Amino acid sequence: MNDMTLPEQNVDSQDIKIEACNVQVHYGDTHAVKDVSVRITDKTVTAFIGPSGCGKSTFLRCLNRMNDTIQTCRVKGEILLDGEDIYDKRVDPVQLRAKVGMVFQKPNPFPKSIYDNVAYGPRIHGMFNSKSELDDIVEKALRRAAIWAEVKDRLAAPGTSLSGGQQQRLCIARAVATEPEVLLMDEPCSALDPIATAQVEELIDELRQRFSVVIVTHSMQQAARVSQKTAFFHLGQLVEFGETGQIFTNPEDPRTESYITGRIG
Ligand SMILES: Nc1ncnc2c1ncn2[C@@H]1O[C@H](COP(=O)(O)OP(=O)(O)OP(=O)(O)O)[C@@H](O)[C@H]1O
Repeated sequence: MNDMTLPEQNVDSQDIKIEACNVQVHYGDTHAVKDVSVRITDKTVTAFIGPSGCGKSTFLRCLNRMNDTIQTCRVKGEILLDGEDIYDKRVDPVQLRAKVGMVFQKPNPFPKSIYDNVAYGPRIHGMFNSKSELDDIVEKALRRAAIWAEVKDRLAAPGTSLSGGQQQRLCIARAVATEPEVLLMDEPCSALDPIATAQVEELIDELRQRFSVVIVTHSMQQAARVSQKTAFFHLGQLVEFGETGQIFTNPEDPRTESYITGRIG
């Protein structure tokens, strides 16, 4: 196992899964995330909302070190997963991303079969001992992503042969196949029609029974429907963070109120 594995007793049962402290992100001279501190709880859907360019996606990508792949990007501050610094030199980003999975805005299945898309992570991480165990993992992930019934008779077909909504659920299956503890979703429904959106939202609600979900969304209706906690970002700052109901009905900061009432953004 990797360095990130912690003994059970170290896990705070008050369920703080991720703790970010004073996170700053720069792309060259652009200061995209300014001193953001937040606690993400386990088995909760947390929505990141805010006007375009306010740093939501950048901050989301810090949570599984996806920004490592952007050359100009510098991340400062501390991000702890179960109390462990994910930016510690000993942490392997590939192992980290198995624990903190990600689903992107545009469905991005690999140019492989439906089966191989889902089997990809378990293969990299050696999560099975036999073909039948791998078959079980693939089936379980596809069931969890609510797409098994639609693909079970065509597992050898290319992932790209599915509809957009199906591809997004396939990508969710791929992300959950490695048994992540946190799932990051960056506008996962923006390329989907209302029916596929409803399916993915239903799925998000089911997924949070098992782990923590963090979703960036431009849709305040979606944030209100799927999340229990909401973080409002503005100009790189985290302006307000709290219970979703409170943020939408009784925000404390005038900037949050302006955004949710449509005056900024
Ligand atoms: N790869 C990059 N290189 C340089 N600057 C970037 C990069 N990605 C984002 N930025 C800049 O960082 C700031 C925050 O962008 P980010 O994409 O995080 O915002 P966002 O709130 O997710 O926006 P949107 O809602 O439009 O997706 C913006 O000023 C953006 O131009």
